[in-house]
Amino acid sequence: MSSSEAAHRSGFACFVGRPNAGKSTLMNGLIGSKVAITSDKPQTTRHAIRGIVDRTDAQLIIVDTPGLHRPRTLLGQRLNDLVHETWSEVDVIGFCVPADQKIGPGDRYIAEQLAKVAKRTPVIGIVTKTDVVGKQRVAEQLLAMQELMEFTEIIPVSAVEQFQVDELAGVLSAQLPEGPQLYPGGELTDEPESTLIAELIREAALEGVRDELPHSLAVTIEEMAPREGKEDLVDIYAVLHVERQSQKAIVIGRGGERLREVGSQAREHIQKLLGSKIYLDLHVKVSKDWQQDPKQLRRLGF
Ligand SMILES: Nc1nc2c(ncn2[C@@H]2O[C@H](COP(=O)(O)OP(=O)(O)OP(=O)(O)O)[C@@H](O)[C@H]2O)c(=O)[nH]1
Repeated sequence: MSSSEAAHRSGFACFVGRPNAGKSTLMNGLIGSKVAITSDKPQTTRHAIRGIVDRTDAQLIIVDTPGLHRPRTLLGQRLNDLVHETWSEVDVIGFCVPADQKIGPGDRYIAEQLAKVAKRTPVIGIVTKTDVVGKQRVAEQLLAMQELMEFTEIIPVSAVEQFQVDELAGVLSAQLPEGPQLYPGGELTDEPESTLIAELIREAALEGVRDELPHSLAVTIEEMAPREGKEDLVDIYAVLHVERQSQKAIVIGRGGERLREVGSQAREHIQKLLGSKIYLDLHVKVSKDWQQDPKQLRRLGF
């Protein structure tokens, strides 16, 4: 086969890395549309939201996995199982390490897990956030990465400045098997809209809340339908589940002020996603110890 007739490739990729490594931001940069959730707080990404990168030479389907943590609760265990399952199913894994932080136990834990679970999957080492450090530091981090584990390739990127993001798409694509487009062009995500909407509400509800809420907050969409006689307006009824009464008070805020803010911020994002006006009804409910209860976990989609 001549090199000018390189075959089309298609397949799956996912990103790993310690909390805050920049995975979600990088995925958004690759896909060019906001489908995963970014937050200053660790471990906000829960669902396997997929985005698709269509190139002339390849279709790269990105699976977003939750953060890997040392499991302490049943939810933590489920999340880790989900991560391991994803790793064994994808064609290539991108391992993100931020340029501005030393490689530490968190990174080594992931490297160990990868060696155990994903022995045959190629892993690309990605030094993220190169815009926040100097060239010298990037070079040091690239060298340190070589000690961490055996990577198929190592590449520095900045999602914020779109530095080498296209190159990364090429490097990942090169690891995919030959094959046609798996999803018809133009389709950015195959995640149901309700999951995306629940994530947008969750993201808004976590904004500015510092304590342990990230692990204690889940969102379900109870009902979503165009209003009768007013087809350009969509009614959405969502429930925010917390574990304790005290957390309910935090989410609602004094006089309901915080919840109103959460509602208006989420509404703005959802309207963008759906391209139509929405009415958003938010209800906060105490679902006791949902992280420990298998029945509740299933109901909340874990
Ligand atoms: N300056 C800079 N900041 C970045 C870049 N990429 C991500 N960030 C910031 O780093 C923080 C974490 O980014 P995320 O994309 O949420 O990280 P993550 O790895 O998905 O985090 P978890 O969901 O907690 O696992 C956010 O505040 C981002 O804005 C980058 O290329 N440059």
